[in-house]
This record gives sequence, structure tokens and C-alpha cells, in this order.
Amino acid sequence: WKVRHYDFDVKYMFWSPDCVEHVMMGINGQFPGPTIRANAGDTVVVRLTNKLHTEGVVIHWHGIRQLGTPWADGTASISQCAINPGETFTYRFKVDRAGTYFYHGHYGMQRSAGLYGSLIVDVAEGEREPFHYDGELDLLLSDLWHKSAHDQEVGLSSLPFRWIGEPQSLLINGRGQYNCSLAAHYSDSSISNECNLRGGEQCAPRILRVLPKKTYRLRIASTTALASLNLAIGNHKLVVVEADGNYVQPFAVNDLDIYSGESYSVLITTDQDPSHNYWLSIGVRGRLPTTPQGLTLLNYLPNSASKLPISPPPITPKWDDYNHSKSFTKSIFARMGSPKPPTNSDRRIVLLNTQNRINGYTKWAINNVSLVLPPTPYLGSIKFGLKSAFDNKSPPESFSAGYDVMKPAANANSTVGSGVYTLGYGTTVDVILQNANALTANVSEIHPWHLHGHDFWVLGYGEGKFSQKDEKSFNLKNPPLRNTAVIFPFGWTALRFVADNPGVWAFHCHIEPHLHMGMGVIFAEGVHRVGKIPNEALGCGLTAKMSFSGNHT
Ligand SMILES: O=C1O[C@H]([C@@H](O)CO)C(O)=C1O
Repeated sequence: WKVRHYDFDVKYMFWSPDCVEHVMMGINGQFPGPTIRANAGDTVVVRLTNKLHTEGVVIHWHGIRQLGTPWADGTASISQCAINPGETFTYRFKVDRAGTYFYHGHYGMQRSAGLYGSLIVDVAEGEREPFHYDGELDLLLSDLWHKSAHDQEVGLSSLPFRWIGEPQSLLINGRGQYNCSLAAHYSDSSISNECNLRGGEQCAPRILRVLPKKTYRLRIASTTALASLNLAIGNHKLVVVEADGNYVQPFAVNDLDIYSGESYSVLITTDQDPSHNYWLSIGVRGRLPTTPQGLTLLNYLPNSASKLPISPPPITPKWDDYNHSKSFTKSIFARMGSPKPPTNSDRRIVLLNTQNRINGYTKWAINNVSLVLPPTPYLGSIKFGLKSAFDNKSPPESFSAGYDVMKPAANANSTVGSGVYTLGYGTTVDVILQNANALTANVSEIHPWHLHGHDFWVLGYGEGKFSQKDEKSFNLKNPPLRNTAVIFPFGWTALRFVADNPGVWAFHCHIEPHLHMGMGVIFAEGVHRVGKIPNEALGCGLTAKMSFSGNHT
């Protein structure tokens, strides 16, 4: 087992991810940030230096459970204090399990500003993956706005509310094309001018070079701020083998849906006519898209990459074809031999997802509470018993039985809050995520929910309001283990996990503006078992005052 050292300097820089120059957050002068690569069992050490002039920063290691190191989860106000300009914080954590992961900012809307990169964990040295492949291609998917993340944030927090709208570009490995199209050549394309790229530009696509008659593993992760995506490669089947760092029962599809916060590995076989190249396309699902597809080429060597495919890029399924999405999502099962869930749970928390207006401001609320993060991070305040650091009243376990999930919310009793769900250490917890109508009649949106510190089993999905009898439909035989699960419009999703990782963990919608508008909850478990929190994680709020008096050990 090795220790993998990285030095990350975060700063703003000019960059042209979609051929238009923007101010982006970069790491070591790169966008996206450098790829972290390690083997299962290794320790990753990242010395993060904040070179922003006027903002704090943190980085979350998405999909890494932080067993025994909850202070390294990289969530401002939850696991640590934001790192001040000029300061360095060292993240040290074990990557205990092979898989496809990524990292991203988790303070304000810094993920939207471009603070992200890939984190890939190979199997331990001497071990083998349960499937064969000859080569690997890594795809980190994201979306880009021409409005700055600050501008977006102010709009979301203003009266009247200003929504961020749809992204201007979709990016593959941080590269997209706003003012031209790689596929203009095909008559039905919406953008008519062909890109004139030589390959060295920041917005030139990363060509996927492959040899004929081989098998490749595509590692795909989505760190979009908003967009749900569908990915397809002309003429090629995708065999799904991994989801969120867990092996799944392999299944073949023509295209795959990926929501923000999710990752997949798919195997492709380069068994098509080797005299051609093929398109890989991504397009928006679940919201009326105004964003052109993101494109790159699957380049069969030794063909030139400038040889365009003979057919246009695969067409993204219609944005509101939810049956297509559901059929994909419901095809995902754990690989044989994966850990099974406990047969019963100790507690069931039902979380109603509503869009609300609170004092005129547009918010998202969970059981009528819209999350606001406190100035003192929970991990320190709970460990040291600083009760005044956040709302002591626990948030509701459920919502009123009479609530009509098919109608816009009556907002009378919605509030903002910073309360915590305290989970008994080692108990089995079920969470039912209940979707509902948003503020506009007959509208219910997709929300991908991401849990920190854990994987959960996805026990099932259903339509309408969850009821006790739906429990009978739970899959306890081979439910997939994931860290992110979607709720479909007007539906529910049932999850189960064991609260056995001492720490304080965010559970939230991975859509950046929705989290910012309060769409999340906080779980705390076994915090008295947490080891020594590094002082640098405690230097703000009430824990900072405490460290002056020197009484924390
Ligand atoms: O949170 C959101 O706000 C807008 C819309 O509901 C109001 O403008 C939208 O599409 C969201 O997802």
C-alpha cells in the first residue's frame, strides 16, 4: 500500500472550456483539476492551498466514505471550516475500494465555478477486476454557464428570484464547443458553422483513440451542476459493469442516463467497421433542453481523427421520455456476491421534497425545512457539545398524511433550519425520498440525491405517494449499492443504509442550485467515537473560540 501525495493550488484563471473565455476555478493551472489515481488500500494525501484572494475553499472526495476520517470529507460548515485564502489544509484519507470517483468543491457554488476533477481507484496491486478490458478511457462530464457562479448565486438568493436557466455548453473532460459544432457537417444540426480546431485549443475535444477488435472500459462520472445526461456512442453497445464504485450485474444498453453525482463503468467492444470513426454524444434529459449536445470522437486507429463519421451523432432520447430513464435505472442490480442489506430497518425517515416560497424567496424544503448551514461546522460542534451552534430541534421524520404530492405546496408552515437527524450508531436506517409537485402546477423535477460517508442500497422506486404497503415491493435480494440515487417526477425512491461510520454526513440533491436553495439534510452518527479532529478543521465559529481556551482534546 502506498501513500499518494498531491499538492493542489486552487485559483481563478482565464480559460476557454467551450471556445469562449471565462473565469474558471482551476487547480495547478489546469481545468479540470489533475486526475488522482491510486490503488485500493492506498492513502491519498492532498495538500490543498487556497490561492483565491477573497474566498474560502474546500474539496469533497465524492464516493470516498472517509471511514475513520470524517474531518476529511471536504464539506464546509459540516466536516470542516473553509480554508482561508493563503492557507493550506491537508486532506489525508484511505481509498478503501476500487472504483470510479471524482472530487469537487463543496462550498457555495464552487463546483459550478469549475472546481472538480477525476479520482480513480484501481484494484489493489496483484488483484484483478471481475471483467477483462484492454484499455481505459476516462470521461468526466459537466455543464457550463456563461454567467459566473457568483452571478448565479446572487440570482438564486434574490427577490425576485432569478433562475440560472439551462447551461450554455456541455463539457466532456472540460471541453465543449459553444460557437461552433463538430457535427455541423450533418444537415440537421442546429449550429451551422463547423468548428475549425487544430487540436491544441482548450476547447478541442479529447479524442478517444482505440484499436479495432478490443474491449475498452469507459469510466464515466457526472459532476454537472444541473443537467441530467444521456450518453451514447454511434453503433456501439455499452455494457454497464460498475456504478458509484460498486460492481453491478452486467447489462447491455444502447445509451445510458447519468445524473449529477453518479459514476459508471461501461465496456465497449470496438467491433464495428474499422475504416470509420464514431460519435460519442451527451445530451440533456429531464428538463426541456436548450443546450447543444456535447461531442467527441471514438477514433479507430489508424484512421485520422479528422475523418468524420458517416452518420450524425446519436440522438438523445426525448427529454421527458421518463419511461426510457426508468427502464435503464431499474435494470441496475448488484453483482452476485455483493453485500446484502439487513432484512429489517430500525428507523424509517420519509423526506418530502418540495419547492417553496419562504418570505418570498424561492427555496427547496425537506419536510418543510429548507437547510441553511451554520457558521460552526457540525462535526466539531457536536463532538464538543456546543449546543448553541445549530438548531437543536430534530427535523421531522415525515410529513402530514394528508399532503397531496400531486399539487403545488401550500407554504404556510415552511421554515429554514439547521437541525440534524441523529442516527443511532450501528442502526439500519431507511430513507424514503418522496417527490412532489414543484411551485408550478403539473411540474415535478428530477433530483439526484447524494449521501456522504456511506453507500446505500436502493430498495426500489415507485409512482405517487409512498405507502406502507409499498414496502412489499422492496428488493432485498440484489439491490444495487450506490452513493447517489434519483427521484423521478411525482415518484418515490427507497434507500437503506447502516449508520456505522462515525461522523456528520450531508445528504442532499446534487443539483448545485437546489442544494444552495436548501435541498438537503444532515445526518450525525457515533460522533463521540470520532478521533482527534485536526485543529485546522476547527478554526471558525464556536470551535475557534474553544481552541483559544485550549480545552479541546
Ligand atoms: O429550482 C428551480 O427553479 C426553477 C423554476 O422552478 C423556477 O424558476 C427550476 O427549473 C428549478 O429547478
